[in-house]
Amino acid sequence: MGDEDWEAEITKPHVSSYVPVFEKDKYSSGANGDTFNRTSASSSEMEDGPSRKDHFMRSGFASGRSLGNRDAGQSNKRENTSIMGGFGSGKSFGNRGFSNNKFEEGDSSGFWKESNNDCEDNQTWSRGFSKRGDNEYDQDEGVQRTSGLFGSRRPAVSGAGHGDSYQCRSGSGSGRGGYKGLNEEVITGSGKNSWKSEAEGGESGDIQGPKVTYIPPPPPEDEDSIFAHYQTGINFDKYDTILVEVSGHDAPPAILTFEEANLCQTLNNNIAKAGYTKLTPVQKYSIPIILAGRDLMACAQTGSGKTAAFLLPILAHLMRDGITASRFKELQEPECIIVAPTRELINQIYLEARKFSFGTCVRAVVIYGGTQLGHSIRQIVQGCNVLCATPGRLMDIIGKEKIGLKQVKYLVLDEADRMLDMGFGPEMKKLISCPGMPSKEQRQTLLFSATFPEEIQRLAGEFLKTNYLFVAVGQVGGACRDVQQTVLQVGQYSKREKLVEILRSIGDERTMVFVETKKKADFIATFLCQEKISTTSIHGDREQREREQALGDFRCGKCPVLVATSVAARGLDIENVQHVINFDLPSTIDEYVHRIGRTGRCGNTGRAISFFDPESDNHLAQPLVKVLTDAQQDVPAWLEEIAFSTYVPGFSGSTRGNVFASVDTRKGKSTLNTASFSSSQTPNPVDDESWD
Ligand SMILES: Nc1ncnc2c1ncn2[C@@H]1O[C@H](COP(=O)(O)OP(=O)(O)OP(=O)(O)O)[C@@H](O)[C@H]1O
Repeated sequence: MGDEDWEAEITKPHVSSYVPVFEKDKYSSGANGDTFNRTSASSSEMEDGPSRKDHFMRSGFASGRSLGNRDAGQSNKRENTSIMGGFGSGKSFGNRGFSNNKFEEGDSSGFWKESNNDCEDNQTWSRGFSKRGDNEYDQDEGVQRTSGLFGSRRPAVSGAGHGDSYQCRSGSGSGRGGYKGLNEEVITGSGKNSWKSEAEGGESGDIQGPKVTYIPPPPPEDEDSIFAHYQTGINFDKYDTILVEVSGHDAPPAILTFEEANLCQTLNNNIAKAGYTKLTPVQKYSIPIILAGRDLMACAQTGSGKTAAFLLPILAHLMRDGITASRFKELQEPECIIVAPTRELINQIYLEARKFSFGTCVRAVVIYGGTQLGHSIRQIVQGCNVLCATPGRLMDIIGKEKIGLKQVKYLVLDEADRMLDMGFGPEMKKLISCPGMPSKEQRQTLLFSATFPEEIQRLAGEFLKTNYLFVAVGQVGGACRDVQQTVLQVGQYSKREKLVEILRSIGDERTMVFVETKKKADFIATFLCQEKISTTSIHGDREQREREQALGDFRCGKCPVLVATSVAARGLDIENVQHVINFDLPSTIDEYVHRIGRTGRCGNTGRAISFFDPESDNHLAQPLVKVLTDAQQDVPAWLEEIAFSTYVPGFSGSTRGNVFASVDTRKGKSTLNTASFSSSQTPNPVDDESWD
């Protein structure tokens, strides 16, 4: 098929899209014996010859209708998917095509503008988002997005009038645009409560998608699997030299060992079985603060053990207070709620909670979007002390009155800057004002992230008691120094060639390739499969089952390359990820820091390679130079030049605020120590330089 045909087809309005399934074993990739077949009948389109790429482009990205051989149910599902917010807008695909392995001229308004198209889509769903990559989170949950609550940097865009009426979710009549994420089950509640009906207006007032039936397989129950872990790396001990700053009044002293935390025996046993022998800095400082009942905002580099830093003291308190999860209680009232921005991350946090609470009376439960709501409810009614949830599903469950909030003593926001920004901030505000939710004076609120822009720190005040403590491990918003960062100048037309070159030289080492949009993730994964590089992909337009399968295949090494959007940028802790490649740089520097933090975790080393396209990435030059310099990485001369030429006076390090808030924005420093407890009240420059 010629490109003309492809373009003609894709520009048809309301053409359904098919998201290709990339898993190995499903595509035939030829010589090396890998068999990659597309799902069922469409595989024949894929197999060989020059037409293969065309087929991928045509049926893979454009039209469910061209999937004549697919079974009807699947085809239907895809159509629905696209209607529900998949990427099926013919408009979005206009002018896209390839020739001679390069984006065609038109591609600059295709792939390159793809993010803009996504933003357009996004604007209809999520008012006031300023970041390209935010789509991913936005897509992740079936929550209403609103503008203005935290102040939009961009004018809110009405969904109406875009011509994509099926994408508009402004059904509440309030001028707000809620939406249901892909394949979310639409929840219709009683509408008794004002906060609830507001959400419902957006969610139920419009198009309803197919009912979500996916029930995730239960995680393995055997002890070996529960406590499976990877080894800390050669740089684990170097964590001790990282500067730690604690701000706020009357901070309890840090602890040096797990024993000093005085946790109960079962918890100590579980910590030992998890392979933890030594505390990381964020744990040394956060555990005593949480045990002392203080609110906390903690910022520590990626992969440095923030999850255990909040889980262990919470579990210790729950056990001390004699909590018993009971399946016989009519209404489950969790004592702890943990929220995180993505499904995979919250699932990972749940597995950590399950590990540390193993053999105790505390029961952790996870609920997240893209899975059957009934399944979530069944998990909860069996007893729930620690509820790990994504925001949309949490609000659904609360709206359905399946949990009571009166007993909440701990509220944890992981990736807190993300949870409080314009995407999820409104949901979090709703959460804390839900009927029954104890006020901030009555509960302990804990915020954790590797990045904390100043503006978000200020917003966090609403969630925290005024005397909260702020722990900063190393440079706030800084990159992990165990990641060797390389920035290459690569124009968009050369990126694929460069990617293949790098992946071939890497061999089978586990690599995450980040791209900026869901469509591009599909495209690049497809392209790599064609190049016989075993690849899978994860992004917000894939069904939850596919996302979990992709992650599973990547984790076990079946597919050593995972092409991902920002949905996988934060929190994911996958063993042996040796490389992160930013095929596209993200729009903000904090997103960059999170992405490259998927490697170099827990004292292990890793490598990050970023393609810098001067056509589109110049705004990142300045913050990038700062991140590289702070992490003692080589800064290419050309990048310095671009940074210099695009110099912004009063540069704050981020396209959306000061990522490099070196201190607590309250500026009320009370202690300043290194993790090794130097008693100095001022930073020791030697320590600072030697912490890597
Ligand atoms: N004290 C410890 N000893 C050994 N391993 C640890 C310790 N603390 C955490 N880990 C392990 O380190 C890895 C990274 O931890 P975790 O995922 O909590 O990092 P994080 O700081 O939350 O990272 P991110 O910012 O990317 O979310 C996990 O595999 C965890 O089990």
